[in-house]
Amino acid sequence: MEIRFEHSKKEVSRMTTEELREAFLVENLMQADKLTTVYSHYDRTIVGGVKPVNAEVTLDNHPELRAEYFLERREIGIINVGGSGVVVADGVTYNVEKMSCVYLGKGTKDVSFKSVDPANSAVYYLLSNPAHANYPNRLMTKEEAAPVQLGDITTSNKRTIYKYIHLEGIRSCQLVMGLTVLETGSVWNSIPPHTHTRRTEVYFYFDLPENQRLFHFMGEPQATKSIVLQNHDAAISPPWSVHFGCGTSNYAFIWGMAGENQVYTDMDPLAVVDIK
Ligand SMILES: O=C[C@H](O)[C@@H](O)CC(=O)C(=O)O
Ligand SMILES: [Zn+2]
Repeated sequence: MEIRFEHSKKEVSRMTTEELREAFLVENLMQADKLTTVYSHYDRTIVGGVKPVNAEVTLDNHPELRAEYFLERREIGIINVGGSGVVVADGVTYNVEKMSCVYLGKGTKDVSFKSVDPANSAVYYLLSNPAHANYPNRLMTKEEAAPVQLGDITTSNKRTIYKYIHLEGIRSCQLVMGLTVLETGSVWNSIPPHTHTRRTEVYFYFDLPENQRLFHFMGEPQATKSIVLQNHDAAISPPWSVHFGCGTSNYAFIWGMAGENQVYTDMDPLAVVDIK
């Protein structure tokens, strides 16, 4: 597990492209038959990836957690962005199709991930935060995730938002998680942008063609910086940072948050014309 400490606004304002990428970009998350994790000290968020091809992969504990097992004091959200998969949690089997979500609460001991077909492997994105209580383990399909249409083709941001883990969906201690799919011809996400100093957010991009790129914007609203990402990369957004992006084609992304509250609408909106 890679450990990343926080960076101040002032530090970030002076970062080179390389420093910015080292601090906030998460690459190579999806490696065959292996659990990959990054522990960010922004709200103690663990970002992870599992791509089981020929083997079953388990959610192994890490010494840095000083816990008996990974979810002893944590909860986790899992979304599959690949082929059909199977997640087993303490003996309960969840069939996880593309864009289905599994929530596992504090106290879940044994977790494993596999693919149904090695030729079309599952690709699991994971987000985990500290939890103080147990909420029931639960699977949710994208059809159950209350899709909401947002944006417009005239501003190139027509998209559908699916919410899985939130106050009116799967209940959790602090995780809020869902995904957004942009329509063909729409490339701008999260426009108009916002900040929410109450919560850290992580964006994980998927279904972006290999030869295309995503320009993810971050930083203070009047001093934005950009990171160029490829498919299956993630960007960590500190609580004070904007988070929006533009692709060279359409794409989808998983958003996930944790912090002071779980109110999805608790955002401080920014006018596009005020961004610098
Ligand atoms: O705080 C919420 C998040 O930034 C995202 O849910 C925004 C998003 O998916 C979108 O507008 O497309
Ligand atoms: Zn946000």
